[in-house]
Amino acid sequence: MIELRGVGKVFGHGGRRVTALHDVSLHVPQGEVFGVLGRSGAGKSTLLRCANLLERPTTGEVRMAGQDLLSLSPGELRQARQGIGMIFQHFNLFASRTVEGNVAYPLEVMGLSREAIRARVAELLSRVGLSDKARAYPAQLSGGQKQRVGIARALAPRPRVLLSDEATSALDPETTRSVLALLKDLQQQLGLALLLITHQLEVVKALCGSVAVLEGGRLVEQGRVQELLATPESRLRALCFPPLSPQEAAVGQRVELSLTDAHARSPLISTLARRFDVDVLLLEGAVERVGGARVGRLLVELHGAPGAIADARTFLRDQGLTAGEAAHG
Ligand SMILES: Nc1ncnc2c1ncn2[C@@H]1O[C@H](COP(=O)(O)OP(=O)(O)OP(=O)(O)O)[C@@H](O)[C@H]1O
Repeated sequence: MIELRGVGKVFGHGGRRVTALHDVSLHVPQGEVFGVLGRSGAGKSTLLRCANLLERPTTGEVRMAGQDLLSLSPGELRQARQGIGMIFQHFNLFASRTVEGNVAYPLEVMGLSREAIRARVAELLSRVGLSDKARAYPAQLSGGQKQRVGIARALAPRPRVLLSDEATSALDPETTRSVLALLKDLQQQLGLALLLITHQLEVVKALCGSVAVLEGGRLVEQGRVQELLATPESRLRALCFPPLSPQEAAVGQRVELSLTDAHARSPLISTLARRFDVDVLLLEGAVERVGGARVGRLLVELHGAPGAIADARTFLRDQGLTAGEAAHG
């Protein structure tokens, strides 16, 4: 479990102060993947560095398993840090060490026996699918393979919490998908609390149960991914389905539909056609599957008698489908 309570971070002195984080609070229970989504400069790296105390927050508390990390002595903090694994965007591998040497490193620091290290490294490389690369050096690996080594190394000390700093930002889309699938499997098998920061919406959709949106150092929205995507006015939904182009609307005919899973499961178009005697033209939009549920945004045009169109629009509004209607009315 990792918890941030009212964390703030100010860099610099006097007139050259930058407030990178304002009053950030979040909670990641064991077994949960929590994403922090933000643009460049939003404060993501600072947040992650504050979470493992590479950077000391100016205000607030950082708790792991109920323990306030800021109150620990340097020795106690070193001990506590063994419970926190880190995965980096640029992998941060030792170029002069082999794959197995990289994964072994944190175990050597912990003072484990050679035998114990050998067994643990072999187990980890098998978990991440790199047993055949044990003797290779990082320069001989692809980006995806390097990140798998990074993940194996982060897991070596059996952490309860994993922090991921843009783990897939340097990878191509297909490799990103395979690394995300690996992270998801490992997180589920090991029951880790995973806090990841990313600017990639894809990562949130593929992996996260909960998400917070970071803007200008503040968490401006947070909640369950499914619930936020089902909320028409949420920021996450707006990021996922950017507003559709209004085009030259025939007045009153064009309607933007915000679909939740329940809507996507109902025979919406045929219901409109049968019940209201209108034809429905699909103009633009998308329906996506996120964590087993469907969500979407569609721009449609209704054709038929004015009264029928009005009735169909009332029906759509009553079903909670037309949050974006005003923009195209
Ligand atoms: N050591 C520092 N000293 C002064 N200002 C800093 C320091 N580190 C970060 N900042 C400032 O804090 C703000 C947030 O930076 P941060 O690196 O956390 O953002 P980010 O969301 O991770 O961005 P990116 O995705 O581009 O890495 C920025 O305005 C940055 O200039």
